[in-house]
Amino acid sequence: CLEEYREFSVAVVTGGATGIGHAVTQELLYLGCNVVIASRKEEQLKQAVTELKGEIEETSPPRLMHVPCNIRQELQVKHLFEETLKQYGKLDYLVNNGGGQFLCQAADISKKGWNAVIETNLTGIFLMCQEAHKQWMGEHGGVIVNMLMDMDRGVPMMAHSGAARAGVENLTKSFAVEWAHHGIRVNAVAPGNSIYSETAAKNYPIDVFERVKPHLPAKRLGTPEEVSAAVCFLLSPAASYITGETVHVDGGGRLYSPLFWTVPDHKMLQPFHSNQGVEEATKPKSKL
Ligand SMILES: CCCCCCCCCCC/C=C/C(=O)SCCNC(=O)CCNC(=O)[C@H](O)C(C)(C)COP(=O)(O)OP(=O)(O)OC[C@H]1O[C@@H](n2cnc3c(N)ncnc32)[C@H](O)[C@@H]1OP(=O)(O)O
Ligand SMILES: NC(=O)C1=CN([C@@H]2O[C@H](COP(=O)(O)OP(=O)(O)OC[C@H]3O[C@@H](n4cnc5c(N)ncnc54)[C@H](OP(=O)(O)O)[C@@H]3O)[C@@H](O)[C@H]2O)C=CC1
Repeated sequence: CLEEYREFSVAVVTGGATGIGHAVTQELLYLGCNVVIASRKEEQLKQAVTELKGEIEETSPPRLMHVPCNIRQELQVKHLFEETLKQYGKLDYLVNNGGGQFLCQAADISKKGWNAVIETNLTGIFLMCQEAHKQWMGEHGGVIVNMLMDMDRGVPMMAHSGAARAGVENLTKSFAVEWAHHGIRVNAVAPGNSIYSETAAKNYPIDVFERVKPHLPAKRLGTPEEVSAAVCFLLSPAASYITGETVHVDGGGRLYSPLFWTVPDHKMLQPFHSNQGVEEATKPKSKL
């Protein structure tokens, strides 16, 4: 059954030029799929296409193409799927990998910054899934994988992104149920905060990956290829009975690593005492 997966399938991978997305693109090409990579920086996309084309046979149409697309922009998302269908006439797989955030304490996140992260990591994924459904998968089926993060305990210093990814995890479940009868499976992959690539690292003013490393059960960082393996498994017919699920690729980090936030010593969360509680509770606190 893997033949059907390998030959002539068509995948759209956002953020497919760098880091995890690059590894997914490379693996899908190796498996025989046609791949469309999409993100904002066209030069970066072109460079990845040139590099990856060197690893595959020349065909017409070429098995790898790029479409510049900011997933926050509805019209660009629409254009991405139109171009994919014009070139290949079908769409089997969608990997919503493009995204990111900046380090900032929650109290200091500006509304503009909040909106930028939510639009990228939640609304963008929603628009991508909805348009894939509308233009192709609603009628023909398909498989979607959404990229999350390690967010189950909250994400201090990245609260905006944690909120967005938790939203995507829930969307993943809703789509999995609503679209099952269209033959669509929808799953998610949650990488630990530990998947090293040069492009991921350069987004941060400090060496976040060096800070994370000693606290991982694996005692090493993860590779983009290790995340890609989970994505490609979920896309494949080997995962035909898996939908609405999240696969964690974190070397056990979510079970063991501390949150990278130190709570200062304080006495601000006082215990409840019953005497004090009764008196306090009966005192009028407000006129409302
Ligand atoms: C000390 C604690 C140690 C903690 C260790 C924690 C461990 C963390 C491990 C990390 C794991 C890795 C996770 C990854 O996800 S790696 C992938 C990273 N890749 C990216 O993040 C790339 C994509 N990111 C972005 O494009 C941007 O971050 C953004 C999502 C915000 C979108 O940017 P866009 O270009 O569209 O928007 P702007 O640049 O115009 O910004 C809009 C407003 O957002 C605010 N902003 C943006 N950057 C920052 C910043 N660095 N600090 C504070 N605020 C920021 C700001 O309000 C912008 O508006 P203005 O420019 O007008 O001010
Ligand atoms: N590395 C890690 O440890 C972890 C990564 N993740 C997530 O995995 C995904 C891949 O990250 P990774 O490969 O590590 O890092 P990278 O920074 O290499 O990849 C992020 C990719 O997303 C693209 N992107 C960002 N914003 C948009 C947008 N608005 N529209 C389209 N594409 C966009 C970027 O391209 P461009 O700038 O050209 O648009 C880039 O190719 C991200 O969602 C990331 O947050 C989650 C947890 C941990």
